[in-house]
Amino acid sequence: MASFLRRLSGAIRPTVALLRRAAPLAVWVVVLAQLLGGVAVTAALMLTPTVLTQLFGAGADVGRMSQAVPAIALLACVYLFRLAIDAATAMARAHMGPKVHRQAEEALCRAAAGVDLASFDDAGFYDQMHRAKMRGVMHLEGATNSLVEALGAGFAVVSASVALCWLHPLLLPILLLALLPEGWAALSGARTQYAGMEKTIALSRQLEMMAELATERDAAAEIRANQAQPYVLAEHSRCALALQDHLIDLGIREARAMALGRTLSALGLAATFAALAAMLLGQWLDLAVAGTAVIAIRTAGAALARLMQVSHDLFEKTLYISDYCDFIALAARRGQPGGKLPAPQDPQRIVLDRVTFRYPGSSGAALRELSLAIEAGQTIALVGENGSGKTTLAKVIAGLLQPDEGVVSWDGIDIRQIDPKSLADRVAMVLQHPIRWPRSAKDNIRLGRYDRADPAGVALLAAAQQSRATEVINNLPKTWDTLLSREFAGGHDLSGGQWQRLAVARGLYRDAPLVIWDEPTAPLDAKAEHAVYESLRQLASRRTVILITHRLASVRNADRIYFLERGALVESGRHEELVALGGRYAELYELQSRLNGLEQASPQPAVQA
Ligand SMILES: Nc1ncnc2c1ncn2[C@@H]1O[C@H](COP(=O)(O)OP(=O)(O)OP(=O)(O)O)[C@@H](O)[C@H]1O
Repeated sequence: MASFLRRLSGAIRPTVALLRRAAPLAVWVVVLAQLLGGVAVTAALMLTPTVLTQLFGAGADVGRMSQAVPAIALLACVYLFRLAIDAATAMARAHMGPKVHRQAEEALCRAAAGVDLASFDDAGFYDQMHRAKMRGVMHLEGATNSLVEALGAGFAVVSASVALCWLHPLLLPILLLALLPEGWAALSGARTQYAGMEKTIALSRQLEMMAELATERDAAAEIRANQAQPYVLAEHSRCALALQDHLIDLGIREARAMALGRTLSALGLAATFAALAAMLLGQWLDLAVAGTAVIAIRTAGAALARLMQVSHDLFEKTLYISDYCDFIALAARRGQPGGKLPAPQDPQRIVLDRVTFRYPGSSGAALRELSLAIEAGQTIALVGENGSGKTTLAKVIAGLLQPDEGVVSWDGIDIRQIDPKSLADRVAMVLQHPIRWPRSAKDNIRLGRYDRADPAGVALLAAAQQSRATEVINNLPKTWDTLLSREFAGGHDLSGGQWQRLAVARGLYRDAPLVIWDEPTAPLDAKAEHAVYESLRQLASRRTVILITHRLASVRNADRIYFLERGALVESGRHEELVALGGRYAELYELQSRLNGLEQASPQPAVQA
């Protein structure tokens, strides 16, 4: 019971805090309205014996009945007042849900946007964020409705109790006799749900994952190509059956508790009526008061049942709400680390000194004791086999990931002392799997630096031309304004290579002193690849460029090539030096040359130093 109440208050407190922030006026209106509604219930019950006595006192008498008119009119006013209060509550409630939803979602997005990149590689963190997003927000909104209901029901119970006390003090224990079994039954039902909740959530999540696979666009092609539909359907059905059986079991146990509670409640009610009859016979009560007491007991009983029902609903939401709150607190602790110093405007020298990095939860290091120096204006190439650490290294250089050991410094300043926002401002990254923004083609490029002043769109056009994205855009139904998402009406999708051209244009539009290109041309055709390297060549004359690629022919002119193996730097130098060294780079270059016939055929465009 204590843990039930603790959990309940754990859900109520954050919901109330959010409500007060999101819709303070509506909260006051609801509280006041429910309070006045309670007063109206008490007043109506207090007036009832007078009305009953005057109407049915001792046979029908027109004169005495007309005496009852003022009391009846007053009673009617109380009911009208109650109607007005209900209308005010409904209007205030109409504000609460959507406002709470918006605030909760905004807080979640703000929290997620503020956490460091490494947290997204932490499965536990990611999972928690997903739960908070999928269910926390929805249940917070639902909890506001439950709270309003609970408040109204609570006031109704108290009002009926006050009226009963006023009618006769002995009626209050009689009321308890009628209500306690019903309350016990509802609590025991909630406890049953609580006991099974962890399992319900685990099974629901598995089921959701399978349902997503079956219905999401991203997975649709591969599932069909691999003829994996029977597997997906069988897994979905397995999860659904397990959840169904579990819910049936819970429902049956809850129904048993409810049946017992209802039986006890009926016995309580019988005892109540017996007690009332005894009081009547003993002339402790007159008939009108006894009749009113029956109405009050039924009113309180119905309100208590409602209170128990909404407490039960609230309780079901507690796990999700505490998940949400835990995530917001965790995200606040995982803010992007960094100091307050501004990053150098145009960094002249970036140095890594014995840097080691491990992904959260990974036993092995992705980068091991790695040291290198990059001078302004240089073009650096990071090469190596899959998983050797190239992307990780680029992210560490850019300050997106913080090393576990060693130091990364920009112009002699440890980047841990630099404001992360200012650091990010100096970097443009075109990643292997760029975001496919479900926005217009124009926004897809402008999002490289959305606050860049470019009113006439000159820089926008230049970036699109350099990356040959204009060829893609000009063929779209609404050119620059075409919505690039098939998931919305009127939207249009692009091929992988076309998306990549937009990503390259986005990187060019960002126009930062340090440019990181992570396999920017992998899905591009030869012409587009040539265009990208052309623009890279132009950029390289004014920028520091870090290029990650598997096509060694593209890096022959780089100022320095770093060859990575299992997170360690094994070779470095210019292309000719590495070929002469006859090591891992030379071996890979030789292999690629033979495969592609590079030495004989016309050479691929290469980045100029
Ligand atoms: N998010 C992650 N969580 C845990 N380990 C990761 C994560 N990302 C990468 N790794 C691991 O870190 C190592 C380096 O990965 P990284 O992506 O830096 O390699 P890469 O050289 O860029 O590979 P590729 O050429 O395939 O793009 C790999 O062993 C990889 O499995």
